[in-house]
Amino acid sequence: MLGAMDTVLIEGLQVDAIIGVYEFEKGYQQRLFVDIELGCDISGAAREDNLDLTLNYAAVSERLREYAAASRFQLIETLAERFSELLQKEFGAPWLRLTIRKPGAVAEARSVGVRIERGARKSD
Ligand SMILES: Nc1nc2c(c(=O)[nH]1)N=C([C@H](O)[C@@H](O)CO)CN2
Repeated sequence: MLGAMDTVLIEGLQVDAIIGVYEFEKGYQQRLFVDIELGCDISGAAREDNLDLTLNYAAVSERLREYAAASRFQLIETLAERFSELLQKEFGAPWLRLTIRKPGAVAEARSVGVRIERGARKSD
């Protein structure tokens, strides 16, 4: 099969960041949960059984946690967009869907968040 678009997944990744609109949110880190789907043709990696030929979800997770820990934004929209740019530039993801949840932000909701989709999913 040529140009398949498979998905590498990360679900419920915990990242800590200073994030929020209100003054009281600017003095401490809050925990966010991130789900990511990364478009990737995994067939070469599977054929060769070689991690270098796919997206390394451990490396992606570590990089996003590191980026979030050093960040300081008001909106989770901004963090989502920055994550997306990082994933495209540093990991070459041609397509991604990313969800950030901020549990506890609305007491009456289990969690609130944003979801973005960027890039193009190749059709085979
Ligand atoms: N769409 C958004 N709405 C809100 C955000 C946000 O980042 N995106 N942030 C806040 C506050 O920081 C809130 O989380 C504090 O409880 C409110 N609405």
